[in-house]
Amino acid sequence: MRLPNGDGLPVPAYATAHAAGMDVVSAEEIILNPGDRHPVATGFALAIPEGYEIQVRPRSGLALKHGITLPNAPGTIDADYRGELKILLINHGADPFPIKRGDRIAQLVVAPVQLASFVEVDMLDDTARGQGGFGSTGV
Ligand SMILES: O=c1ccn([C@H]2C[C@H](O)[C@@H](COP(=O)(O)OP(=O)(O)OP(=O)(O)O)O2)c(=O)[nH]1
Ligand SMILES: [Mg+2]
Repeated sequence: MRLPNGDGLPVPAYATAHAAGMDVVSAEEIILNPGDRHPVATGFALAIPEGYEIQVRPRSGLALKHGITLPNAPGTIDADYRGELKILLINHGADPFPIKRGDRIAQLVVAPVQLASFVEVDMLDDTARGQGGFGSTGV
């Protein structure tokens, strides 16, 4: 659903035929100073079908050239969220980064969600890995 601040903005869309992510644009004009975080408005709210989520991912060009990324990457958009889609950006670069209304700031990947529930038990089965982790198999 287009919100009043989304007037005139493009609906998120794939840039190429087999792109995984739909580019989403900013609905606001801001300058993100080095180290700053900001939930950037997109001007859209959505209802994702049950059984799916949207992952918000950084654009690699912005990350490489300007250090602009998402502190919560990948952001999680729940199927039952009805508020405005916001893109949480952070500037890890050395320079202030101006964002204009309509600039592509992130990409949205729709993904299936497998719901599960935990069952409490007293013992776990043995595996070759056991409790090894965090580099236990070597570098
Ligand atoms: O990058 C993001 C991340 C989240 N959201 C919205 C949609 C999502 O469904 C909701 C909650 O996100 P999340 O579960 O990541 O945040 P939380 O800190 O756990 O908040 P809550 O207690 O509301 O779930 O906020 C966004 O618009 N953009
Ligand atoms: Mg949550």
